Amino acid sequence: MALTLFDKLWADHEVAILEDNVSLLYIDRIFLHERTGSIALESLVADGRMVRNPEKVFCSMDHIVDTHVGRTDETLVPSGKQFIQSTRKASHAAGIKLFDINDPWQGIVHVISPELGIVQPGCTLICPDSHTCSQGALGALAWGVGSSEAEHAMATNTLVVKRPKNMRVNLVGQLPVGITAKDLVLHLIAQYGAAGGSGCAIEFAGEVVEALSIEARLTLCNMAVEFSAFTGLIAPDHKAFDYIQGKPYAPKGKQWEEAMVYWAGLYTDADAVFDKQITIDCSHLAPVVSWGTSPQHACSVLDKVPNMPTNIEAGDEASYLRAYEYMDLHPGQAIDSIVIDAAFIGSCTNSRITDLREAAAILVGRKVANGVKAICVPGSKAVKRMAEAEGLDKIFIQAGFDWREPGCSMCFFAGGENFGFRKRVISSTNRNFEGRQGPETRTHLASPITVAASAIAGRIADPREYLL
Ligand SMILES: CC(C)[C@H](C(=O)O)[C@@H](O)C(=O)O
Ligand code: SF4
Repeated sequence: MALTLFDKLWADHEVAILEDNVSLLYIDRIFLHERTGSIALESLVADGRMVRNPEKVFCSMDHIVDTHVGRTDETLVPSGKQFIQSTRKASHAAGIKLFDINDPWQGIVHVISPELGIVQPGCTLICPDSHTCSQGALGALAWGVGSSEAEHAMATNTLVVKRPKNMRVNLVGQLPVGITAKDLVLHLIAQYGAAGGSGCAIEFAGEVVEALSIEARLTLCNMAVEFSAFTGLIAPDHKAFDYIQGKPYAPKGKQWEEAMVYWAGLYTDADAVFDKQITIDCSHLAPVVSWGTSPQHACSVLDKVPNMPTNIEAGDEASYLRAYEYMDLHPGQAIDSIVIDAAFIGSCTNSRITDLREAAAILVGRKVANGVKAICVPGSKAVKRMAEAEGLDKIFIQAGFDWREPGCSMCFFAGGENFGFRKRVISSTNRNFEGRQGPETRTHLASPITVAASAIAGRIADPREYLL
C-alpha cells in the first residue's frame, strides 16, 4: 500500500493499536525545558518512578532565563529562579543531559535539538512545548505534549497518541527575492485560517520547500501549530543528511551508514493518498506581516489593514472588532505606515544563523530609527558563536540593536521582560495574541528581514527596499 511519510513514521513506532485511531507509540527522544520540564520530572519522582532511559532525555534552560549579558540564576520574574534551580536539581537527580545557562550548547530547545543532531530523520520526539513541531523539518515525527504525557514517556518510552489525519501543503513556483519561510507560513495561515490544519499532520512539499535551507524549513514547520496542526514535517533529503552529519549526537561510522539506508526510505510514496491537500503558487508573494491578534490576521506589507470579511462566521465579528481596538488600528490604514516602538529578532521561529545573516545584510551601515528599541537574541550559544565569528554582532550593535544571550526572551512574557505598556513591536516570533509579549503589547509578526527593515524605517517596512 502506498504510504505518506507520516504513515511510515507512525507505523515504524507503533507498539500497539489500542482502539480505532489510537495507538501506543515508541518515543525515541524527550526534550524538556525549565518552564514545564521540571514539573514533569518532579512529578515522576513523587510517583516513585524513574526515567527509563536517561540518555534519551534532554533538558534546556531557555524560557525564563535572563538574556542580558552576565546573567545568573536571577530572573526578571520573581518565580523564575525557583524554576531554574528546581530544573537543575531534578535533571541532575534523573541523570539526564541538561543544557544549563553556562553550557556551551545552551539555547532554545527547538534550536539546539537540530543543531546538536538530537532530532534525526525517522525518530519520534516529544517535548512539553507546542513548538516541538518545528523539529519535523528534519523528517522526524515531533510534537508538543502536556507535562503528564512527558512524564509517562519518560517512565515508559511510550505514549498513547490519537492518530491525526494526513494533509499536504504543496508550495510550488519560485520564491521571489526577499520572501522567506516566515512569509510563506503567515500567508498560508492568513489564507486558510488559524484552524486550517486542525487535526492533521502536515507534510510541506513542493519545489519551494526543496529549495529552502534546513533553517528555513524549521521556521516553516515551527508555525504548523499556529495553523492548529498536530505537527509539520518535511521529507529528509540530501540537505537534511548533510546538515546532520558530524553533529555531536548524530550517528557515526557504521551507524551512520545504517541510518542513511533507513532515512533514504523516508518519503511519501507517489500514489499515497492525503485526507486534504492545499497548493500555493509562491511566485508572486510579497512580505507578510500580521496586523491583528491572531496569526491569521496577516496580509502583504503592501496592503492596508483589511475590512472585516463579508463572509465572516457568526460570532467572529466581535473578535475582529476587538483586534482593531487592541492593536489601535483601523481598516484602510496602510500597513507600511504603521509606526513602531520596538523591533525583536529572536525565538524558535527565527533566531538561527541564516536569520541573523539575512537581517544583518539589511542592517549593515544603517541605524535603527530614533526612539525604536531593538533587540536581537540569538537562538543558541552555537548561533551566537557563529554570528560573532562572522562579525554579525558588530553589525547589530552598530545599528543600535541589543545583542543578547540565548533564550526565549521577549517572545513570551513569562521571562518577565517586555517593551512596555501598549508598545508596538515588529517581531520575528510566532504568536501575537493579547498580552503575549507583555501588558497590552501590540505584536506584529514578520520575518527577520522585515523586522530589520522596519527597525531602520521606524515603521513597518518592505525589506526589499533595503536589499539593493
Ligand atoms: C511555556 C510553553 C509551555 C509554551 C508552549 O507550549 O508553547 C511556550 O513555549 C510558548 O511558546 O507559548
Ligand atoms: S521561543 Fe517562544 S515560541 Fe519558542 S519555545 Fe520559546 S516561548 Fe515558545
